[in-house]
Amino acid sequence: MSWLRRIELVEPYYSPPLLLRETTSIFAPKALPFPSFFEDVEVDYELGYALDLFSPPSPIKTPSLLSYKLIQRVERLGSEILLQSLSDRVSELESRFDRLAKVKSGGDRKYTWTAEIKGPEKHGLERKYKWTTEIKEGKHKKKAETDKKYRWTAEIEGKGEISRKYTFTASNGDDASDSSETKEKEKKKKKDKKEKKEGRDTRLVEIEELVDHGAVVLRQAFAKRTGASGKAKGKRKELSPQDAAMMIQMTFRAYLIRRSQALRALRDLAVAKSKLKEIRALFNNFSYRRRVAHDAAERQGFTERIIVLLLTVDAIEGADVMVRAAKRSMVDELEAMLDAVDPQPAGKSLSMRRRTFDMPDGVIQREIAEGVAQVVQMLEREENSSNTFEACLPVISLSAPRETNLFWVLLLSTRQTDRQTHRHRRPPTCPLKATTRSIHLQHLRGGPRYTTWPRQLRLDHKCPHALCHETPAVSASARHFEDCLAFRIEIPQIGKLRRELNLDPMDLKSNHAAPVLTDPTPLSKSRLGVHSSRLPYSPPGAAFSAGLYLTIPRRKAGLLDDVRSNSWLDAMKSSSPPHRKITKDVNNEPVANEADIAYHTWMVKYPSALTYFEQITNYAKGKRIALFLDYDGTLSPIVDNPDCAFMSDAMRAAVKRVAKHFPTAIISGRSHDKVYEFVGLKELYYAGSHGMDIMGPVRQSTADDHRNGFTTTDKQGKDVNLFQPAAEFLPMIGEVYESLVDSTKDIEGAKVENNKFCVSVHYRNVDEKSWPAVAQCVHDILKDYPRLRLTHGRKVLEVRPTINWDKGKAVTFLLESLGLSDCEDVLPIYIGDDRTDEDAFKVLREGNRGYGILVSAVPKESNAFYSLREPSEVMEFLKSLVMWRKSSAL
Ligand SMILES: O=P(O)(O)OC[C@H]1O[C@H](O[C@H]2O[C@H](CO)[C@@H](O)[C@H](O)[C@H]2O)[C@H](O)[C@@H](O)[C@@H]1O
Repeated sequence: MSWLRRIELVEPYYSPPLLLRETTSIFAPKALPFPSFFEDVEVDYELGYALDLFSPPSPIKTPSLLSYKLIQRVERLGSEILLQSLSDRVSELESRFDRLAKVKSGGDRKYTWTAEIKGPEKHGLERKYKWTTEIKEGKHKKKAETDKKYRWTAEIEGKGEISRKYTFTASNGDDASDSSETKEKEKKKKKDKKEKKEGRDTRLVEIEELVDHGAVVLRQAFAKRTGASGKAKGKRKELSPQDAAMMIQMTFRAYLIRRSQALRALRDLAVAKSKLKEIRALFNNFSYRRRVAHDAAERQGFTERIIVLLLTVDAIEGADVMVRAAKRSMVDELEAMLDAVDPQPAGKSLSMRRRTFDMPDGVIQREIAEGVAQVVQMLEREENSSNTFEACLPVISLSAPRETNLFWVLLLSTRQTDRQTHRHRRPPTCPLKATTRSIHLQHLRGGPRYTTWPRQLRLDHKCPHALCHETPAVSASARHFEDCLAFRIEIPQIGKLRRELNLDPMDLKSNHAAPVLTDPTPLSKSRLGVHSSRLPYSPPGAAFSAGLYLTIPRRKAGLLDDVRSNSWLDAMKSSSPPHRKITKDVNNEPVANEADIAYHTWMVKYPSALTYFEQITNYAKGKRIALFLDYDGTLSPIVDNPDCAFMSDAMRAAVKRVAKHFPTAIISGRSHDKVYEFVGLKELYYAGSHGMDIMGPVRQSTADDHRNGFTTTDKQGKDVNLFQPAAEFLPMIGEVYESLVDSTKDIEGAKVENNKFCVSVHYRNVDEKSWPAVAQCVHDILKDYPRLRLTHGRKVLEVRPTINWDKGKAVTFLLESLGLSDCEDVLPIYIGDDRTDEDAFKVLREGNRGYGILVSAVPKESNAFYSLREPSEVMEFLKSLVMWRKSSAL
């Protein structure tokens, strides 16, 4: 129940003075559906007139509503007012009747309001309004005695002249009118049907309330609120104690389940975390990383451990934010580790979907064994034959790496000859197309990627595009990378085979050995009349661009066969990648893509130091970085004229900045003075002549330890420690330089450079036909100087003393001089592009000390850990180091 104050402003139609009538009544709150009635039913004067009939007697003379223009201002919904008014009046009638009939009020009440409006107007006006109240007193009393029914009706109809009929009946119990009413209803239904057929439109509005009005209103209000908004505002529906208990139990159980799921996930995460910790410890252990890099089985095992943990973490279920965050961070870390241990081709994002797993070992082993048998057979046959030969290798497509340090044959290249030879031999069912490139494409297009292919592919010694590197092992296998198929052929370590294959790369039979594979140069066995001393060379611009061919070298008498020059000349040819871009191969087919694939494949082993910068700096955290830089090809691009190998200002600035943060030294094959002239930065330490001319910081112990070290003053008047371990060779080197200048003076393009403790003989600008002549000159002079030896650089032959000193030793020396040797917290990084830099890479790798970064745009075997493509990337790397240092200092 609520109080409603209603104010009606009544303006008499015929008499202007305004009357204000105010009534206050107590009544049940309105049911919310009531207002909707007025949306459908026109509130017209007829209804107003009808209501007026039952207006309560008023002390003030109330004019008929017909005569008034009614303006209502109420505090509640305006459209409710009429119904409320009606309700008031009917209630009053009821009570008057009750008083007359002496009936007690109370019991269940049913209110029905019906408005029946027939249209359209042209058929005449026909409206019926009916209000019924039924009161039931309950079962325990006699129905007839207690039940009451009040009915008020208003019928308005007519065309032109309007007739109105109003009735009010009040009855007790089983009113006979009920049955007549039912009959009337049926009659009316029939009539309505008929009228509908005739096209007359009848609107019937019926509102019914069954029980206690207030309770109903409240219930409906709640139902409406919860249903409409779902925001669960307002009071909840009251539950019985049993229901409430049930609900509490259910909610608690759901909570327990949720909590146990989260707990389980957290427990699983904790287990996974402890495993991750173990893996992380191994991963961060430098010696273990080295072991992993060298030991295929170890790497395989480690990779599998990471993958298993990745899968385990991935399988942990839990919608909890904390669980999800922990999972994500673990997966990220594991994927980063996996990528470092088993890098995928560049440009591909890491994802578990790309990672696949080995086939059962038995299958692989069998195929490998067959492959090996075939290779061995092939090689034996070849031994007795002077012709070309073909051999078969089963192609095994492995998805996961099974690397051993064996040599690789990469299936990348397409050559006319391949097509011809493959065409008639290809088994009809072979999924491989005519070219090796097709194989690659087939894989790319989602061919049978992870299945064994017992297909036969020929090895043809005529093809010069295979690349091999010596390895001691006994099987053959293949590796399937994401976008290329690489064959690794493992040849038994049978001396004869190895000799025949001449698998020792870079074997110049001299006392130096930087284990760098030759730079790519097209192989032509006969071109120089000497046998290829290593296998194989790659075509220009595509070092690993190879068909599935092993080149079987054959010894042939050559121009320089009596001397060591055979290998020299091969090395000469392969010593430097061309610096122009090769875009077409012999068949006018673009090969850049192949070269790219080859490069990316190679980068699996030597990942980009830029891509892996974070990994490098992660390892460098808490350590002092010492930086060693080669000059030519690292800080300056390779150019034809060695005197014009200037470094850019941007590079100079980058080196200067990096030297502010890290001790930095340049170690070059050039003379100390020359390299200083090029670089011109006082902040650095310089080592010329491949480390045989070092000007470093003064450190008493270092100078004392080394016989050839002494303290002097540099050009800026600064005290420096000068270390020249080949000082005694100075006169000899001078002599040799003079002789070489003289002997090569007639070879066009040849240039001899005096690098103080070594001599460089450049043949970059010499016609290839004259390369043997260059080699011969050097060879002839070296004959007379047994204390000198020959090394190879990029299109340069270098004569140097046979002392046990190289760039690697120079790094060690400088670290000592800088007080950075034997320090656990020092991370030396060496960046270089040439074979002579391999000595430094090796020192860092073997001493488990730091990282070598090879600068190369073509694949090369190296002791470096990482790679950078060209000097511009070196600059990026240096800048990144500075940024990292600055940000980590914050
Ligand atoms: O140790 P480095 O600093 O890399 O020096 C090695 C040799 O570099 C120079 O030669 C090389 O660069 C020249 C200029 O780009 C290029 O013309 C030549 O073909 C490359 O071999 C330098 O001239 C040599 O003396 C160094 O031994």
